[in-house]
Amino acid sequence: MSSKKRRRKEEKPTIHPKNKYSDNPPDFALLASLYPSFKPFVFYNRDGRPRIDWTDFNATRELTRVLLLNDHGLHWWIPDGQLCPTVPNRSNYIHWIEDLLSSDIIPRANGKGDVVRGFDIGTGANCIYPLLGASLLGWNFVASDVTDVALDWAERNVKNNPNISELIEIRKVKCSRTTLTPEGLNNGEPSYSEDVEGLPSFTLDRLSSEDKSYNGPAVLVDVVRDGETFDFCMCNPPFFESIEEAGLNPKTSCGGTYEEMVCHGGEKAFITRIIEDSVVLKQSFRWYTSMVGRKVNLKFLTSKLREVGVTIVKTTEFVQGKTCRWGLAWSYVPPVKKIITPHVTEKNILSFMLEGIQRQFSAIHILQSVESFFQAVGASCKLNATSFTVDITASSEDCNALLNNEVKHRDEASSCSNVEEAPSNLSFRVSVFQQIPGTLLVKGSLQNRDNPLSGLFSSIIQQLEASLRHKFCREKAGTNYI
Ligand SMILES: C[S@@+](CC[C@H](N)C(=O)[O-])C[C@H]1O[C@@H](n2cnc3c(N)ncnc32)[C@H](O)[C@@H]1O
Repeated sequence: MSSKKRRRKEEKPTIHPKNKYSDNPPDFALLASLYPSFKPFVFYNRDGRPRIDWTDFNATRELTRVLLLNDHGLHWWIPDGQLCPTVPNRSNYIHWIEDLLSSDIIPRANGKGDVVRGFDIGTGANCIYPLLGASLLGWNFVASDVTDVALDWAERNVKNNPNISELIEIRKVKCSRTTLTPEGLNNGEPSYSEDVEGLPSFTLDRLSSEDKSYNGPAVLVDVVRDGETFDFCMCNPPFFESIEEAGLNPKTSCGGTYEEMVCHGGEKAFITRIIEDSVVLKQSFRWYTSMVGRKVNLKFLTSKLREVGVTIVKTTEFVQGKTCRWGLAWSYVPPVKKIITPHVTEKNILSFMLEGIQRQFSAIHILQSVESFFQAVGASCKLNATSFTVDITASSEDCNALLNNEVKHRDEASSCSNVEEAPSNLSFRVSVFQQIPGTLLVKGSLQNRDNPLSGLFSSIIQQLEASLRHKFCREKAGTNYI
């Protein structure tokens, strides 16, 4: 395998280790032999591997049904055309929340025994998150939605599983009085109605196409009841701004109606509303979380969170077949530790927080300083100002020079131009993430774990931390490794 290919493979985020399917992806042949209703959807490649047609809604729905039944003991169904969830993907989000709840980032909940209470915003007809959260982890849920079909089928899916039905409450979000139906929006001719049952509504003052803010029904404020508290909320928001945009992926057929997929302003507007509601509800939730479909929105939302003064922001990347999704989490609970733990604690990823960064410095200054730190000993560096990363390749000589504090002269350093070619070189990436104003997370990811120099990685990252802390931070103490 070429080093480029190998690197790409290593950088790929993995399915959550607690996910049932992380080591055992669904076995279509086995499922077909166990469930005759699934058999007609399974066909075999020339190499004998069983497959299904991902563009066939009936096939994906049947797969979800048999996976939920076989692996989770859940009885489940959705009507034609409703959004059909992929069980392994949805499980990743549940396990990420499990990690957040069990981490020491904020104090653990107390006074409520072990009962975890979550709020699923927009549960859909499939009610997938409450079903998985309750069956896998015994969590309680309030699951909200706006459409009659979603509420009706979510209720059915809960009732058909009596062993967990006590754990899940389906809650209807009431639409506002004067409404604009999505059909009206679709053909450009707004149609008005009063108290349209089951349809998300759009208030009239938000109709301007310039205004991309959310104009639909309540999300958390006015849905959460007085005095209610939750450990977390979660949301797979309507991602798209228009139905045309929602229909862009012809490679899969997961269904999805207008109401499920689209809202004015798309996910950016919807999640912004969750953030605004969180400002009102503050510590009624220990963690607020949402799925994000576009990286550019993740950046916008993260800076929005900094503006509103949350105490912590966490992000993660979910593997969703060939596409990427991100998880965004925030809290108003004061953190106990300054350590952020990724879901996979591996020696090839080391991070530290830089706090108390002086005002005049931003992430780009830190990034440039990372580059010059390694260039000074002759290592090869590639700075990417878009992804906020520096890719470093260092020879054993460079590593030793770094650990012995030896700085090479400029021309000596630049003479190491073919350093990337040698397989024994240590390759790693340093990424810089803005957390809250004055605080950055610096992450080092080792690219070639099996390299004999990898034992030096932790000392190298420690040296880097000491150097950056000395240069940029007001408080010089405290090492926060993960
Ligand atoms: C993308 S679907 C997600 C469904 C399901 N949670 C899943 O992951 O497959 C978004 C859902 O949010 C619902 N929704 C839209 N606006 C809402 C609101 N203000 N409150 C609650 N649910 C809402 C839609 O009806 C739809 O069922």
